[in-house]
Amino acid sequence: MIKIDRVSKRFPDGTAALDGVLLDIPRGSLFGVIGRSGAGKSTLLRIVNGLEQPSEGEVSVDGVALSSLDRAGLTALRRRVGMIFQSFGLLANRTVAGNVALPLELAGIGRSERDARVAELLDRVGLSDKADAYPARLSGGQRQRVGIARALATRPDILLCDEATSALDPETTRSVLALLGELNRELGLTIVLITHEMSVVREICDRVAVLDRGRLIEHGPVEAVFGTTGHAATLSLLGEPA
Ligand SMILES: Nc1ncnc2c1ncn2[C@@H]1O[C@H](COP(=O)(O)OP(=O)(O)OP(=O)(O)O)[C@@H](O)[C@H]1O
Repeated sequence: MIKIDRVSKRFPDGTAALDGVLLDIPRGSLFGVIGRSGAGKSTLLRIVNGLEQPSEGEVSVDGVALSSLDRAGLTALRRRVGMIFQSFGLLANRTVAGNVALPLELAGIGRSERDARVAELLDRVGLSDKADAYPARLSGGQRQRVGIARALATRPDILLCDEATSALDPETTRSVLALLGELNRELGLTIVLITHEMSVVREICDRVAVLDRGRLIEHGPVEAVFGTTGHAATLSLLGEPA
């Protein structure tokens, strides 16, 4: 579904963030990308949603190369690719419902359809009773649920998660991951999750790619990459016992 074809990225200051990354992310997968800080994970996600262009190589979604898209094509792509962040990115002056409604307003959806969709999304993430609350009054886990509801507003089929649970305690992390797993199974959402935490990948991902200094070290089913037969290089890279 998402094909990352020999993608390299060099920034104008000379930093080589990605080097020849070749990866296929199948439809319906819950795909982890793991690596140390600075490995190139965020850069890879930004290239997948068209926020950043590769210096070399190409990303395509369902066979359509992102470089071939015009402005309208990129806007359409961003509607089918939702994104959530470590810092949640909620607007403090909007209620929970107002935050979730924002992408629908930008897409020109009328009031009654918007209200119905927001109610459905808040129900989906278990926050119906917080519709009128402001983000400052929510816990971290609740804020991330709002972020997820907002990301799903335009009915994307891909969800990109940038360290989505890194700011949360272990129990809240588990409940947010459980919600992502549910969305993957029930909506067939393809999820790409970047993290520096092996435990997050073990908990929900079916496949994983390991990045180190911009290079893809290995990828495959989680049990093969992390399992008892897993590669010592990955385990030592991530500093965790086998
Ligand atoms: N706009 C930029 N200009 C120059 N260098 C950049 C830019 N964005 C990222 N980099 C560099 O590219 C490399 C990869 O960064 P990236 O943020 O993709 O890594 P990461 O694996 O997501 O790290 P982290 O887990 O710390 O977010 C780093 O060396 C970073 O300093």
